[in-house]
Amino acid sequence: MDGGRFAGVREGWGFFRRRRGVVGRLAAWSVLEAGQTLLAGYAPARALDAGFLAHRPLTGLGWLGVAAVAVPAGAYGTGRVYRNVAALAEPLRDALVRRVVARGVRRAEAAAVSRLTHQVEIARDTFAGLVLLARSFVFTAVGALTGLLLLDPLLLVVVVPPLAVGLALFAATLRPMARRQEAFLTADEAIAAELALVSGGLRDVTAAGAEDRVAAGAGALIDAEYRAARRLAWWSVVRAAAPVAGGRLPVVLLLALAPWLTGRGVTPGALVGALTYLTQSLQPALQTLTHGLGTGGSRLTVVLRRLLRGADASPRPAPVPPGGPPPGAPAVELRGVTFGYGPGAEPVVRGLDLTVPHGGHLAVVGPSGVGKSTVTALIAGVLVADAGRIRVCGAPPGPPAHRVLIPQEAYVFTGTVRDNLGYLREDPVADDEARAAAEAVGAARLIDRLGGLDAPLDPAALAAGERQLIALARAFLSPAPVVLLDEATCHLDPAAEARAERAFAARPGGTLIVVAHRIASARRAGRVLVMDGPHTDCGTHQELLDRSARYRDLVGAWDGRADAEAGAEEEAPEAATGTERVGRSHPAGPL
Ligand SMILES: Nc1ncnc2c1ncn2[C@@H]1O[C@H](COP(=O)(O)OP(=O)(O)OP(=O)(O)O)[C@@H](O)[C@H]1O
Repeated sequence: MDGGRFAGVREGWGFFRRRRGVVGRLAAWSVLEAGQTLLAGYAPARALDAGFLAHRPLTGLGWLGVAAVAVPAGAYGTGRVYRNVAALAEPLRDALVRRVVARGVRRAEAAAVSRLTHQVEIARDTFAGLVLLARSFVFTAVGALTGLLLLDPLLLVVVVPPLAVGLALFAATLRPMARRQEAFLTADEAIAAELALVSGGLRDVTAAGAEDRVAAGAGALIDAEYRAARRLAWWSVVRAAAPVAGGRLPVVLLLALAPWLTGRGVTPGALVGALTYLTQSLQPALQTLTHGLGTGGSRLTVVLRRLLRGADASPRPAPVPPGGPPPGAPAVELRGVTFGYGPGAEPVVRGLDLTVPHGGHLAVVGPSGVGKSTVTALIAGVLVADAGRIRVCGAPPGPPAHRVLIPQEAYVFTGTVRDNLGYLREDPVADDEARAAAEAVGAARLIDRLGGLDAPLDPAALAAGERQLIALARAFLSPAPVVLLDEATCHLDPAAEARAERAFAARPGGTLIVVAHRIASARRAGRVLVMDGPHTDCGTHQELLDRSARYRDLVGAWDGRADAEAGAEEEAPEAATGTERVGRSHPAGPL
């Protein structure tokens, strides 16, 4: 069993543990059903032995009446059971929706969200069905076995061994069948994807004379699905043996061993009662369990694995080579990029060329509204360029594995501090890693004050600067090599901002692009991109001071503020966890 599966089992166990109350109520109402099952065999047995065979018909009728009264009582219990199943299934759906929507939003894929939320509905319905089935089997079995025990313990000796064999057989098929089912679905999806591709390009296939090659490719996929279907069918046969062994074999044994049983004091009524338990309760319950839990269990396993591990049909982001972009490819590259907010609108970015090397640190500066955020959104793949070419880590922008964009208004959600920090990670964040990241960006003291990594985090109770610190620590922990800070430190004081920016600049294999709103921020960067309407210039701080009038203007406007702030940067290494800066970052100057 791999770590992921362990985590899944732990998570599933935790889900039920946190809802002990609902599970307890579910069990309590199920007891009514179990009582009905118990009486379904016990009452006819007593009616026969103590009533009709003993020439006491009224007693016999009385016992049958008891069995009849148990039916509405059991039905009432079943009704209450449904309510409690809903109380289990709905939170599961909510939890799954939160995860898949977050991932879809992270990938900026509306289609993925819609597809995943549909899968969540399937998971919720299947889960509710499985809870009902499994619970019904357990309580029916408990009722029937208790009844057999009360009638005569010898009956258990005949019934229990084949029943146990049937259940063991069923349990043994669960995991292999889930795997085969997933393999079959994957093969089926591969054929669907191939056919969609081929049917859209039939004309090209014919024009290029590639019919044989395309047919061979599709044929290989069909063969793969055929093989997957055969393996699945083989396991279905093994599974079909489970209800035969567990449900039908005990009936045969009971009939065959009837003389032996009656010779040891088992009454005719007890035999009839035992047969009733087997044919009316255990056999149908086992049949439903193997069929329902088999099919539903495999489906739920497959859907959950896809939902929780992100293996949905949408294309996975290209993996990022550890340590950043492939050798030779810059971290970020823009060639002739033009973008406007609408077909008739004046472009905000026009013919922009920009190269940020692996490990580089770039500050983007310019007057308010000139297009700084637009450039970061284009690099992040949140906006799509009208013309030109953008590459992040050598690939088209978009995959969150390549970049993380932190905007001015930091997004923090209700959950634990750890949930918030690990939000951009597929794998769990270790304590020391989280602490190191928090320490690096200056969020450690805040996290201590909140009560540590597992403390609950209430977004409304945090100041804007505190939310930014959490978002910064989260970005620091993300595996993305390119970090885009779009005024992501604007609510921090200069010292806290400097600390965070230095931490990102020093992040191993990391590339940093900062929309700067302070002179110090631009000075810290190796290179500065000055945006001035359609004109841009890129160089070092000193080069731009020498050749860019716009940059000199900006620096002039910043200078007064910078002088006042410079002292603070030296004095307060982690000063500003709660500091609020007012509104947009550059209210007075041209920035
Ligand atoms: N969603 C949008 N739809 C239409 N126009 C937009 C949109 N977002 C931004 N703009 C416009 O595009 C221009 C560039 O905006 P952008 O936010 O990129 O500038 P900025 O340099 O980051 O500004 P600031 O420093 O104030 O954040 C502005 O004129 C802005 O009004």
